[in-house]
Amino acid sequence: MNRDLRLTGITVRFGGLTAVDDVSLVARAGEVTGLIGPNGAGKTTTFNATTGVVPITTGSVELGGRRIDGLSTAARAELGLGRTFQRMELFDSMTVRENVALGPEMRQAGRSTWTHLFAPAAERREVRERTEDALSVCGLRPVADVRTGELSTGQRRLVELARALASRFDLLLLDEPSSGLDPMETGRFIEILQSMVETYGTGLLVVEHDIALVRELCTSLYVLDFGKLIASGPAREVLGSEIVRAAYLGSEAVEEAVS
Ligand SMILES: Nc1ncnc2c1ncn2[C@@H]1O[C@H](COP(=O)(O)OP(=O)(O)OP(=O)(O)O)[C@@H](O)[C@H]1O
Repeated sequence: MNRDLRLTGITVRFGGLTAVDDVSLVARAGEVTGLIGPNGAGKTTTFNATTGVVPITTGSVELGGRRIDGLSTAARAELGLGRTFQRMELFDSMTVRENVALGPEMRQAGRSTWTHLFAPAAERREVRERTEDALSVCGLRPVADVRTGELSTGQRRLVELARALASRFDLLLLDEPSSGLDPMETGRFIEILQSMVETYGTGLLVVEHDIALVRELCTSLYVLDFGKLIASGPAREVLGSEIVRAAYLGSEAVEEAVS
């Protein structure tokens, strides 16, 4: 079954500024795809356009072969498109378990209100099971009953990831997932992301500045600069390409990552 995300020729304008300019990309289920580029290149706007937070001027967004660019953000989530944020969207006064459970609950809320209000016991049980499973996979059981506001940045990132994991999205957009993590936490993060892909066949589209992480995780890579795609292809090839070295990354960071 096709569960890929496909953007075709999408353009996003803010007044006179073209933030995303005729961008096409495919993020395949069961693979990690990277989206990189300098500050202001249009990465977050591409995510916003994909999830329906900002409208596209031209182009199309498809998930599993179905056109979704006319749908609300909630409807896209219900169809299996998830997202995490550069600035985490967690509720500090809620416990870790409650924050994680919100993921599958919100996916159900994307259905009609009636369906959600009268969710059968089996669905509620499924939320509980997925929540406990995600807490275990992310090593959060010991802090499951702690208020999320009391956690470190690294732990909070794990809570956000656990929430996404519990939601069982087909395709998950991750906006700078390693930001604020130390090297050990980053290692653990990579393992969890890889197990999401391997165990559940989730497709990941990742915006990330940490090139070593991009190299380790991503199968294919797209590079944006001033809203336009300047390179795409297998991650190693793209990271080694002259256009990427010259236009964006600076040879040192890339050489270290690809060597
Ligand atoms: N809501 C908005 N209204 C007007 N301009 C915007 C809006 N959102 C983004 N922009 C502009 O669009 C361009 C692309 O921004 P975007 O945040 O998508 O880049 P980015 O690649 O995600 O950058 P960063 O790596 O810094 O997060 C920038 O020039 C930005 O100022």
